Amino acid sequence: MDINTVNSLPYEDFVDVFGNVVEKCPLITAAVWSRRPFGNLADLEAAISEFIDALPESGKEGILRCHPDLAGRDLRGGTLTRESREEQAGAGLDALDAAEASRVAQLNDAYKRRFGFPFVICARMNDKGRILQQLSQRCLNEAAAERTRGIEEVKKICNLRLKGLVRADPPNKL
Ligand SMILES: NC(=O)N[C@H]1NC(=O)NC1=O
Repeated sequence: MDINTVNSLPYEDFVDVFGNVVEKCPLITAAVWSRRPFGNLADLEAAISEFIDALPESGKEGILRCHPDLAGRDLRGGTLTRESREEQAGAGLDALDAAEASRVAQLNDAYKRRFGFPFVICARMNDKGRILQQLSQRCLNEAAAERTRGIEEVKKICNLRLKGLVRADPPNKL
């Protein structure tokens, strides 16, 4: 889909197509529809980013809480969104051995107990070894730093999901 097509979408279709670029947060997509027309993909991404940045800290934590655990209950139960399932599988999180699975579960729980929101990382930019290492390291951070870091990761996930949906360059019609 090119940016002209994106700009021509009624809001129902826009939310259908882009509703999960921020995991389980179609409200963000529905809100930025009002910012059309977008000059390019970066404009659409910037509108999403600005919306997120304008939220109070509780809203940012809410976005993080919409994310499923990595290698967690939803992955085991087959209830992940398509995007999340593909991202987690790409990082090898659907094929952990028993020791890795129990380590991730233990660290995910410790992280959530400490911060009140889940550990979020862009799985497509990391492999399972790096994810495990980041999970144990980031458990030690302060809450404000982790909120900021988690939102940065949400934006990386969003960037890659958007790139999968919108052609970056205008189509060459000649
Ligand atoms: N918890 C968490 O990071 N989940 C997300 N990360 C990612 O790349 N896709 C997700 O669903």
